[in-house]
Amino acid sequence: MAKIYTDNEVSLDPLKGKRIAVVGYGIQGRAQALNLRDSGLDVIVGARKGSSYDLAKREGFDVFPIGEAVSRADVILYLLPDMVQPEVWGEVERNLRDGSTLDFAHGFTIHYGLIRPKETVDIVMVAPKAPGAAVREEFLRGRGVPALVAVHRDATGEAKARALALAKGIGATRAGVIETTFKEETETDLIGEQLVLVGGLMELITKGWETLVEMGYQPEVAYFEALNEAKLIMDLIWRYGMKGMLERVSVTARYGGLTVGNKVIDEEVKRKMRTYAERVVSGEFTKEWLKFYKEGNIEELMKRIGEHKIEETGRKIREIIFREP
Ligand SMILES: NC(=O)c1ccc[n+]([C@@H]2O[C@H](COP(=O)([O-])OP(=O)(O)OC[C@H]3O[C@@H](n4cnc5c(N)ncnc54)[C@H](O)[C@@H]3O)[C@@H](O)[C@H]2O)c1
Ligand SMILES: CC(C)(O)[C@@H](O)C(=O)O
Ligand SMILES: [Mg+2]
Ligand SMILES: [Mg+2]
Repeated sequence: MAKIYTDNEVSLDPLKGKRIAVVGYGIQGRAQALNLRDSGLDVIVGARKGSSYDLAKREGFDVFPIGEAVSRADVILYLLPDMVQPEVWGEVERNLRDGSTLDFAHGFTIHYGLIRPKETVDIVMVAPKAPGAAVREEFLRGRGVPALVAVHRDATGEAKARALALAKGIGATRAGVIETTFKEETETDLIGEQLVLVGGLMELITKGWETLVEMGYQPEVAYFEALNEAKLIMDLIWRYGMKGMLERVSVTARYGGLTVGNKVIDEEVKRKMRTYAERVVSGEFTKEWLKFYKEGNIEELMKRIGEHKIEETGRKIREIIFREP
């Protein structure tokens, strides 16, 4: 079994007296910066002028242009979008002090060789296995989300201790931290989000909803069934495991689920999963994404799902479910 680091075996000491610059105050940057500061660490933010810069200022950080933040820090969390990291790298590299630690939340740009930091800095990763919102929300509840840590290069002799300390500072050791490699994190993260977390879930729910609506059932009833309750069933799986979930639904649901689910999500689907997973490992997905990033428009792709009827139904229902009391 993998070694899982928990809170009481990891110390924040390797970061004491060090200044941490969080570069990019977005989905991960904001959550990690706030958690690290609440953990008592010295955190500044590097951001370009704009809404993230203003938000970081409003939330009480000293905010600097990216290059200046890097030059003032010992530990740099490089939390710009993966495709933006190579574009801004020149400004970071020019300001990176020897003996500093460069930390990523995903191994993408290092693993695929899109940026190549100089030999005199540590290259580490603390990759939360969660969306940024959960990184912050769980921390505020006194819990954390799991994370993976990895050391790609140890220039200081302290790289792993600093990475683990960062993981503790964001609250991840409260939930468990596993050591990995940049390769394993990058590939599993991309495969997981494509097949299961983002792509798979979205399509499973949407196609289930479409099936019900095409059979003439009310869209709102289909939404409760295929989307809203999916979260509640997932909570049971999350908390109690597959068998524990089965024990908490009716015997009829148990029988139907066990005998029909694997006929729909069958070996053919699994074969396709493997095909797309292999495209990640071979680098083909990354090649396609780099080309699309230059030539395509992600907003256009978002339109297909944004304009889907399930979203129209969902907006009405969410207004009721999430209205302020
Ligand atoms: N989003 C998540 O929940 C999540 C989860 C795990 C890991 N990650 C990883 O975290 C890293 C950051 O991703 P994110 O989703 O938090 O990013 P994001 O899309 O929230 O953007 C981060 C920040 O980058 C800034 N930015 C964008 N383009 C810029 C440019 N050209 N120059 C300067 N600043 C620019 C934005 O203003 C924003 O503040 C990535 O490596 C990603 O894979 C993200
Ligand atoms: C939150 C995810 C999907 O786990 C992350 O990997 C991302 O890329 O945003
Ligand atoms: Mg990802
Ligand atoms: Mg992920």
